[in-house]
Amino acid sequence: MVTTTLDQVKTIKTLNNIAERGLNVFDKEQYVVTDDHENPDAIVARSYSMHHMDFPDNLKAIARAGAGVNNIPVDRCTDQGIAVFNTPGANANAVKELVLTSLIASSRNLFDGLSWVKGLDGREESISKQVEAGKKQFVGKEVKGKTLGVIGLGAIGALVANDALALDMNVIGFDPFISVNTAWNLSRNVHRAMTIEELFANSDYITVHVPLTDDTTGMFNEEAFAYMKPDVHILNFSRDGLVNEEDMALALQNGKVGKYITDFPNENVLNMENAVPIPHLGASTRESEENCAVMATKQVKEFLETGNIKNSINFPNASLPYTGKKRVTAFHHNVPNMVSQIISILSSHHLNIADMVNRSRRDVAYTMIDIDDEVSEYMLPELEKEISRIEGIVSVRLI
Ligand SMILES: NC(=O)c1ccc[n+]([C@@H]2O[C@H](COP(=O)([O-])OP(=O)(O)OC[C@H]3O[C@@H](n4cnc5c(N)ncnc54)[C@H](O)[C@@H]3O)[C@@H](O)[C@H]2O)c1
Ligand SMILES: O=C(O)CC[C@@H](O)C(=O)O
Repeated sequence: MVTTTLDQVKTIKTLNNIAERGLNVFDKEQYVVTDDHENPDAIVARSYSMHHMDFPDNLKAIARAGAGVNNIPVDRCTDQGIAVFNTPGANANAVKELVLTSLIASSRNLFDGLSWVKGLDGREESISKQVEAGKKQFVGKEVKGKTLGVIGLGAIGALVANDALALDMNVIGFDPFISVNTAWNLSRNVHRAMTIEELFANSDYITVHVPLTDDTTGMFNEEAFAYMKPDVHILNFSRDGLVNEEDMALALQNGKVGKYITDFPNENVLNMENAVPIPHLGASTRESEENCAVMATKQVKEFLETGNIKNSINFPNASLPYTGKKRVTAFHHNVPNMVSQIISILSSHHLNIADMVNRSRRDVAYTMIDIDDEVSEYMLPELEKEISRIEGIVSVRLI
């Protein structure tokens, strides 16, 4: 159980290369930022897999500078009272640009053409002669007038769908869980598929932008390919686990799938004919790396210093203006009487309440209570101890 009181120097552990502008959010007087610490207050990471890691009791937050959180054992974090954050939309433009680039480039056989031309030898016949004779093998297809199916209309999918319209493509989207915000931003010229099969059956190109979950794992499989048009191009900038790679290899062999463009190369993919492997470059732009890092570190700093929560994927969002007086933050099970039990402990110490917020999210809840009185340093550990003893409390901080 995490219980802390002191305004001590806090430690941030990085698990990947995090853009400097993001790390600069942590001022040097109050934070130590290092990739080598056993007992950090928070972790900031990108794709590093944390499933094998044990988390120390002192750990309060993990921020994923990016969208996908399948590298984090989120349920275990929730059980330990560790808030997990991501940075929704911060890298969406970078991914969109690479999706549209790859859509056109692979449709024009650009990647194959590039590697062929690099292998030419001009000693016997001029390069230009070989180019003119050989280029017929790379004749491609224009995307104009063709149909793009977009699965998942979140931050990335919605941008891709809207901009594909500007390439004169017909666009069909499928997202049964679309958020109201995204729906507002989506062009009304994006046709809504009522089922994923409708999208499969009508698309010349399919791009997928959903998280990897138990429900989406292997969604591109033999059964799905059976609905698709022959020679469909599939773009996967989401996660490799969405594709059953054995079925994909067969579909590429028999021409059902014409090209498989993926940002997640592995041994299987490298052995697939007509796969276009990209070295996970979707979010690799200076702008996107900085956006993600700044958003992630600001969220962690805010949480450590004030308890306010924005863009957590396991804690409810909650915010109270921070006045600098003592604040109790408690992460607990979403059961009756939690707030009243905390308040009764504060009352028993004659502490008056200035403000409070309580938010829940499925089975868990988060309470912040601002105390209107001075709380002496010696009373803080006692208060924490008493609150943390309430059944259902997972973690408590006094900040
Ligand atoms: N290649 C990269 O570098 C890179 C960068 C960013 C994100 N990603 C991946 O892309 C994914 C999407 O990113 P985002 O920022 O658009 O996320 P997002 O949360 O904004 O959007 C995801 C969308 O998928 C929808 N969805 C969920 N399950 C679905 C299903 N079964 N069928 C259809 N729609 C479904 C959701 O309703 C949501 O609208 C991330 O989870 C991550 O795995 C990869
Ligand atoms: O950090 C990266 O480069 C990739 C991030 C990407 O996979 C994401 O899910 O946001």
